Amino acid sequence: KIFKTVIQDQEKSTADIPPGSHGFPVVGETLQFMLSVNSGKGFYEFVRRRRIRYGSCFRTSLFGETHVFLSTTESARAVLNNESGMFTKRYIKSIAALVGDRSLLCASQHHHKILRSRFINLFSKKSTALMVRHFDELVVDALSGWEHHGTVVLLTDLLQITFKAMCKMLISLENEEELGSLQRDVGFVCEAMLAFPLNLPWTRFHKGIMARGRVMEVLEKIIRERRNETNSHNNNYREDFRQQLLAVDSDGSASSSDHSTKLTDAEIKDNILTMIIAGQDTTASALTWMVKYLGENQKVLNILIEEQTQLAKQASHKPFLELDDLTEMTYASKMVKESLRMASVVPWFPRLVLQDCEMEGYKINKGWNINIDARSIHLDPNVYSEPHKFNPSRFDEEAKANSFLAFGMGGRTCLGLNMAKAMMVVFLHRFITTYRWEVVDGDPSIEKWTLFARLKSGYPIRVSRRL
Ligand code: HEM
Repeated sequence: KIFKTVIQDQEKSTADIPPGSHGFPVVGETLQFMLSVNSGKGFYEFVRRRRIRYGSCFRTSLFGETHVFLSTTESARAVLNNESGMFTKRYIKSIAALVGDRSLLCASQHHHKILRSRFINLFSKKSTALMVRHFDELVVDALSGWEHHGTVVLLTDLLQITFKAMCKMLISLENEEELGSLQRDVGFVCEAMLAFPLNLPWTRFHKGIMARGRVMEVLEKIIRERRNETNSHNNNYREDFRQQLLAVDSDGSASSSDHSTKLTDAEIKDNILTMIIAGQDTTASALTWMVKYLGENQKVLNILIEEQTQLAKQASHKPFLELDDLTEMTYASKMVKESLRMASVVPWFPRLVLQDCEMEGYKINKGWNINIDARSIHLDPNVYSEPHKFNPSRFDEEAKANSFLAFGMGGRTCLGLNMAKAMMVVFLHRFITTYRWEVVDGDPSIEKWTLFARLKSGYPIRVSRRL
């Protein structure tokens, strides 16, 4: 049995604790983790090496706390679906300080439930359809100049496109100058997420905290302005997330009198920042990996070109793609799924153990951190045949249960998954039907200090128009 509650069964576990090393006193293996973060192989290398040495369940000590890593589909189901209620989400301290303790990512279990029930409506089919339209416009605009650029650093441009998309969707911010400074600050916040949480003037963490302060000021101003507009009825009604959040909070509607669901400004601000981070970096990184895999797999590219040029002809009378157009892009959708499996941009999902239990035959103590190692599951030959082969057609059939974890699973599943998949298909369509490309620097090194796996080179390419 993969998972066993111990306290509930009124028995003491006689199982061993998971194999692994606690490293040095106090710091544990934090230094080795930091060396990995700082290496060209990325911080997942720390986990990969231990997975090979100890197997599918091992323990380590990071930032003064015990962490257990698990990499089977059964443990993913038990922990992420959390039917036992014995696990809650928890990020390392630096992340909570940077996104804010009212963020969906860091809120307590009870608080998270309230927040999620409020935010889930914002990710309706209507919002996704609106996003497809806006995102397509942004992509068409950005791509229109690429052939004059000489070299395009793909990741840099994609980060800009996805940042604009998030800001348009969340707060209707389109002013280039304001977007530029906000993007820089959000970048500092992201860079500080894996830093040691030491708030001294010269530290990376301090730089992130200062940037968070500036982002909060901008969001505060934006919320105030919108509230004034709404109160003076002088609003050209804009249907962004902020409007929907404020509408419930200030217009005296049903939920406004319900204090358990009313959002405070602090909750709105923390979660707008959270969604910018959750949506920008992940999507841009995933898109960059997708183009890399595509460039390395000519056969896949040929099938895709055939599908997409056909659809481009059908949609040529419309200026922009619509959500319905994407449903016909079946091979492109599998391509997106396969890219997400191979890239595993969010490599593992952290949870806190609330009660002693046994997992995979090992004793797990209350208070330990447990991490579901999605990347290892995605690359497990017992789960996916020939896992290192890029093969979108493997998704002709349904993946094995609990094996596709790119967006997580259970009560903390990615809220933006449909939007993210739609954005990836839209980009794929425009990119493939507009350009051929050659890679300028294929260095596979991973960027340091990033929370989501991304290529250090930014994947520079040179493009030419496909006639
Ligand atoms: C390719 C792009 C994306 C990937 C790979 C991705 C992946 C993930 C994963 C794995 C989680 C769950 C982590 C866990 O269980 O610990 C998550 C959560 C989340 N994602 Fe995404 N995401 C992407 C895009 C987006 C977008 C576009 C948005 C929306 C704007 C978004 C918003 C969120 C939010 C709000 C959460 C927290 C949900 C909660 O805790 O209840 N994500 N994402």
